[in-house]
Amino acid sequence: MLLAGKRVVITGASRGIGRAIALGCARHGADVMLGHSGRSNEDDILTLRQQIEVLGRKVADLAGDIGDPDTGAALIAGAVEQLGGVDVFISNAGICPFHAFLDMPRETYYRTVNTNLNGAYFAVQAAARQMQQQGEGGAIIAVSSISALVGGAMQTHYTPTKAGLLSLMQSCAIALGPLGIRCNALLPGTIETDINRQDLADPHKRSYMQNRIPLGRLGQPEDLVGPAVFLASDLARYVTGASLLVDGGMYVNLQ
Ligand SMILES: NC(=O)C1=CN([C@@H]2O[C@H](COP(=O)(O)OP(=O)(O)OC[C@H]3O[C@@H](n4cnc5c(N)ncnc54)[C@H](O)[C@@H]3O)[C@@H](O)[C@H]2O)C=CC1
Ligand SMILES: C[C@H](O)[C@@H]1OC(=O)[C@H](O)[C@@H]1O
Repeated sequence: MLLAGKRVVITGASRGIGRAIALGCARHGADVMLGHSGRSNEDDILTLRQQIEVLGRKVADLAGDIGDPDTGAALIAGAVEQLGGVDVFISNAGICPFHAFLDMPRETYYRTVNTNLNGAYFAVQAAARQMQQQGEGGAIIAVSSISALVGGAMQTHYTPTKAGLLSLMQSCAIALGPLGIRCNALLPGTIETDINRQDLADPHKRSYMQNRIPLGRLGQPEDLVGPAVFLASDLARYVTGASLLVDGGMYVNLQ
């Protein structure tokens, strides 16, 4: 039980990586506030709530578009009201609508940046303000990506947001270190979720991605649980400004 007594707030908790991490945190003893888009995911959230309640943990949820700069503050306020405070904030919500560069619609570009980076910025700020008020430090984790370090022809709008999140955690580590608030980035590789279901449905793309991974398989959302729980826990008490690749070795596989 690495997170006993901790109150965790996570965005994008309805499915994929966020859902796995939320459940993993609860299994490690945390109470959890689930942020979600509210867009027809009520059943997913209800099931997740039940899975967490069965573990004997407190759980709450709040719907809201993370691209709205007030959503993060609302989530944090909800956690204070229903869980009694915030010890860990995990910025996970994100989108990656694959599209070529030369004809990138402005709407797609702005929506991606707004969801992945701007929303995360204000949510991290709201979490940090609450942690400052509590006066006991805390842990903030941004789900960035291997794409913070490398490019993608169909991800020119997306990769800058992931590099931005990595940079945000580095700067926040400096800004918030004196308050005992640790800030770290998780960099998943290719994890099978809804975000890339269509992309990986192409058998050539799928086997290309798979063949790049030394550990020999695509990632699963559960592969992120250990790294997230570690960074959230006191085991990582001297870890801040760090980034942790969780990619089966894909990044270092040049030849
Ligand atoms: N699946 C992958 O290969 C990788 C994913 N990531 C990142 O992991 C994070 C989670 O993605 P996945 O679980 O893979 O995808 P997913 O599509 O399964 O989950 C995304 C989550 O974000 C939520 N979300 C999306 N837009 C939102 C909005 N405007 N407001 C509130 N919530 C919103 C969705 O409702 C969902 O819960 C994302 O930030 C993604 O960029 C990073 C590297 C690799
Ligand atoms: C959505 C992509 O498949 C996924 O997201 C990332 O951040 C990585 O670049 C993966 O390719």
